[in-house]
Amino acid sequence: MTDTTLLQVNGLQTAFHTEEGAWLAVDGVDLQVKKGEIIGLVGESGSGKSVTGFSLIGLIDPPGEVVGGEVLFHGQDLRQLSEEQLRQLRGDRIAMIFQDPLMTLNPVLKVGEQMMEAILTHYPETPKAEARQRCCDALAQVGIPAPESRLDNYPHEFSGGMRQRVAIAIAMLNKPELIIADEPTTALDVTIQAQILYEMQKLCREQNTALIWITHDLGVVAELADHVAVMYAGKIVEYGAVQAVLQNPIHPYTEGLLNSMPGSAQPGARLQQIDGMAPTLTGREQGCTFRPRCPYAHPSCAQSAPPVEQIGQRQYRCYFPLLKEETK
Ligand SMILES: Nc1ncnc2c1ncn2[C@@H]1O[C@H](COP(=O)(O)OP(=O)(O)OP(=O)(O)O)[C@@H](O)[C@H]1O
Repeated sequence: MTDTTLLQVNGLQTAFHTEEGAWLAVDGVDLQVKKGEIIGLVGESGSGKSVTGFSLIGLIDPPGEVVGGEVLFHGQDLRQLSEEQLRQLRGDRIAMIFQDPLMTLNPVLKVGEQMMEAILTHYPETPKAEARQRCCDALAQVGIPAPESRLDNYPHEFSGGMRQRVAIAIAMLNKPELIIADEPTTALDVTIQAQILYEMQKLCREQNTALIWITHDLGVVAELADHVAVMYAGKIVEYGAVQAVLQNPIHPYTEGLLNSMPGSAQPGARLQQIDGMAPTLTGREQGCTFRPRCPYAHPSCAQSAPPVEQIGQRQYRCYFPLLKEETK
């Protein structure tokens, strides 16, 4: 861990308990986030992205449970903190933005009241006028017109895109060091999505806030992130700088995701899909879990799960990586 490391995740495991036993939705995730860094966590539905994000800040409820690993924030293991200590951290030094802004916003309170509460819960000595001004500035920062009067509106008086901006403004209020954002723009139309991505990136850069952006969309990652972690069946199967990974994927799964991106095919050509379905929690293969869908699979891939390999800054889990001259 270096002095620029904000978050260091080692071997994180999160299980869901069922009558048939415990199944690992997150299966040994390692991740390092530096101060101010933007990381895209990408993968198909069910790969374990959200469960990873929620596990980092102690938001996993039964039947789920974090069963292994460390989540070191400034070197302190968040898994060792009490619920009260975690609550102190959340909404202050670490913030979460959810896909549905109504998970953040209380429908029966005016937006201004909720924003004031977000400040005063953590900093009760803040003078009211100063807190209100900060709320106003935060709304203006995320592009909400006439912020002063909007503080007196209820969440239902905002459009979906504006509501998500309010949720982002609340997340940014106390200038967190880390934001975990779980697909916050997925439900929005592409123009609004692009604006919000641009604003988030700008705010994070200005405030040196690190961001883990969970998404199923590599296009979003390309726009926003410095590094990308590609997740499949509970594991990070490839990690590296965005440009490098998108231009020269090493893992066949990353290559498949890239080939299935709209715009990756020639005009008139059919989009390539990754064959087969992502495995369910209870239906994972032995050995490499991507093997049944992998065009390069070899019988030996069934023997054991590929360990993490490293070339330069790139990490991957594959016995037959797609190593071109540029990546060697
Ligand atoms: N409360 C729960 N009970 C049982 N299994 C769960 C629960 N929540 C998540 N899972 C399982 O954990 C696995 C990972 O889910 P997760 O929501 O993290 O995926 P994801 O990659 O974020 O997908 P999506 O993009 O659809 O949100 C899935 O197989 C899911 O069915």
